[in-house]
Amino acid sequence: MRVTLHSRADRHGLHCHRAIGSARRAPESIEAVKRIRIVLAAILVFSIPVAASLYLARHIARSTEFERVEQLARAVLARTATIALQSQEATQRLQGRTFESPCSPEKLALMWAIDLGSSYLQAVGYIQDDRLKCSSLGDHGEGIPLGPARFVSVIGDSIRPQVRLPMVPDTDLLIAERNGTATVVHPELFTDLVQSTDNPWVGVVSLPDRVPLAVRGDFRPAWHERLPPEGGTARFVDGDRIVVLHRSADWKLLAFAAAPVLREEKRMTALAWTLAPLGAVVGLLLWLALLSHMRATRSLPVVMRAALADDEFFLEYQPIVDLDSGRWVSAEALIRWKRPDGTLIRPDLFIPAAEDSGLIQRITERVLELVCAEAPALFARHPQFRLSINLSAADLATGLVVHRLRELTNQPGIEPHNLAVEATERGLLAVDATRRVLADIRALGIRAAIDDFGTGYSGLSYLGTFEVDSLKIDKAFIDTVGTDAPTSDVAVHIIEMAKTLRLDVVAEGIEHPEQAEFLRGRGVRYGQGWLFAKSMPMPALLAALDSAADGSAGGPVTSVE
Ligand SMILES: Nc1nc2c(ncn2[C@@H]2O[C@@H]3COP(=O)(O)O[C@H]4[C@@H](O)[C@H](n5cnc6c(=O)[nH]c(N)nc65)O[C@@H]4COP(=O)(O)O[C@H]3[C@H]2O)c(=O)[nH]1
Repeated sequence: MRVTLHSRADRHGLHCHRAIGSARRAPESIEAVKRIRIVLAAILVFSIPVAASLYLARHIARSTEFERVEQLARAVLARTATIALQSQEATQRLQGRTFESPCSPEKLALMWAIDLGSSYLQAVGYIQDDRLKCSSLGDHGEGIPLGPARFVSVIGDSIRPQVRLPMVPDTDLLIAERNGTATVVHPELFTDLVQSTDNPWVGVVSLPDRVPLAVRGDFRPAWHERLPPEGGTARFVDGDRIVVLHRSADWKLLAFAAAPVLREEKRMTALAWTLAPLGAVVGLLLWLALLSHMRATRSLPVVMRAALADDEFFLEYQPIVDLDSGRWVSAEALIRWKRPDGTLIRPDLFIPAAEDSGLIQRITERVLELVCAEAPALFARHPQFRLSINLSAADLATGLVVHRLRELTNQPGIEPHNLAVEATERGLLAVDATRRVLADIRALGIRAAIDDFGTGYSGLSYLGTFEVDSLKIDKAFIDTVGTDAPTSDVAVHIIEMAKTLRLDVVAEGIEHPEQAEFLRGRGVRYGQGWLFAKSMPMPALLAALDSAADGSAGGPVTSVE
C-alpha cells in the first residue's frame, strides 16, 4: 500500500506502509526521474532567455520599422501641407488685386511671377466654365477643357485630381480651383520625398470624402476603418504591409505609408543573430546559477522531504533483554535512511534536522506506517512481544500521534500491550501538553518510557508529574558504571530514583558483560546494547525470536546470569 502524505493521513487515518522492499521505487527509476527533471529545468532555463531575445528582436524590429514608416507618412503630410499653403497663398495673391480682365497681360505677369516663386506649384491660372482660359504658361484662347471638378474640399477648393494638359500630355496633374483661380500641382510632388529601396506605398487622401489626392502604390479601402483621430496616428500590420496612417490636425487630410513586412523580417533576422547568442549566454549563466542554487537548497530537510516521497526510510529493531532470564522481551524500532546510491544516513544526523525543520512528525508517521505493516506477523508468532517507538518533542506537543497510535492499535494483529513509546527527556519540555499526550497514550493501554534519562533536566519531582512506566538510562552513564569516572554513580542514582517512583529501568548501550552483571546486581530488570544484539531488520528479529522459542536465542545473556 502506498505511503500517504501527512495531509491525506489526517483525513483518512493511518495507512499501513507496505513491507520493506516490496514495492519501493527502484533507485534507478528515481534517478531517471531526477535526471528528467534536471533536463527539463535546463531546457526551460536555457530556452526562456533565447525565446525572450527572439521576442525582443521581433519587438525591436517591428517598432523600428513602425517608426520609419510613420516618418514617411509624416513627411508626406508635411509636404502636402506645404503644397496646400503655397496654393492658398497663390490664390490670395491673385484674388487680392483687381485686373482689367481675368487674363489681362498684367495678371498673366503676376501668374508667371507666382509660378516662378513657388517650389511646388506647376502653374497658376484662371478657370471659367470648366476651361483653363489662361495660366502662367500663357493665354489659352478658347481655353483648355478640364471637365467638372470631382469634389469640393472642406476648405472650399474644387478639386480635379487627374487632369491632362496639352503642354504635358503624359502627366496627370491635380488642379485646385477657388473662385476661378487655379493652382496646378504634379501629384508626385506629394510623394517624391520617399527614398527607399523597398518601394513603400505612400499617399494622401482627402477627408471626409476619402478621395485619394496622390497615391504611390495603393491605399486599401479597409484602412479607412482604422482612421485615427485628428492629429493622431494609427499603426497596424495588414497582411504583407506595415501600415501607418497619420491624420492632419489642421487640414482635412490623411497621409499614409505602407511598407512591406519583408524589410521588418530582414531587420528581425539580423537582430536575432545578435540577440539570440546573447540570450544563450544569459541562459547559460541562469542555468549555472540555478544549479548552484539547487545544490545549496538540497540541504538535509529538502532531501529528506524528497526521500519521504521516494520511500527511502525503513526500520530496524534492537532487542531489549530481560537481564534475569536473557529473553528478548521487546525491541526498539529505529529508523534507517538509505539513499538511492546505497549510502546510509545516520539517524543522529537526520533526526535533529527533521526536528528543526518540522519534518519529524512525518518521520514518526512513517515509522508508525512501517510498524503497522511489519509488526502483525511478529505479534502473530510472539503475542507478548512489544515494540517501542521513539517520539520527539513535536509529537508530544501536538498530540496528533495519539490518534495515529489509536489507529495502529485498531489494526488487526496489533494490541495496545504490544506497543510502547519512548519520549526523550529533551522532548518533555512543553510540560502540560506532554503530560496530557503521555496520559492519553497510556490510556490507550500503550506503555511509555523516558529515553536517554540523565541527559536532560528531569529531577525527581519533575519526573513525578509525568505518567510513565519506565526509564531508559542513557548509554553515557552505562559506559562509566563500575569505573572511577566522575559520572560512575549517576546510573546508580537513577536506578534508586526509579525504584522510588516504581518505574521499570532499561539500561541502554550495554557492551560488556561486566556492565550487565553490575546493573542486574543493582536490580535493573532490562538491558539493551550490542552485548546482546545490534539493530536488525524484521526478518532477522523474527528468526532470532523463533529460534529462542526453540531454546537457542538470547545466548550472550547467559554470561551474566
Ligand atoms: N555504541 C553503541 N550504540 C548502541 C548500543 N546499543 C544501542 N545503540 C544505539 O543507540 C541508539 C539508541 O537509540 P536512542 O537512544 O533512542 O537514540 C536514537 C534516537 O534518539 C534517534 N532515533 C532513531 N530512530 C528514531 C525514530 O524512529 N524516531 C525518532 N524520533 N528518533 C529516532 O536516533 C538516535 C540514534 O539512533 P541509532 O543510530 O539507531 O542508535 C541507537 C542504537 O543503535 C551499544 O551497545 N553501543
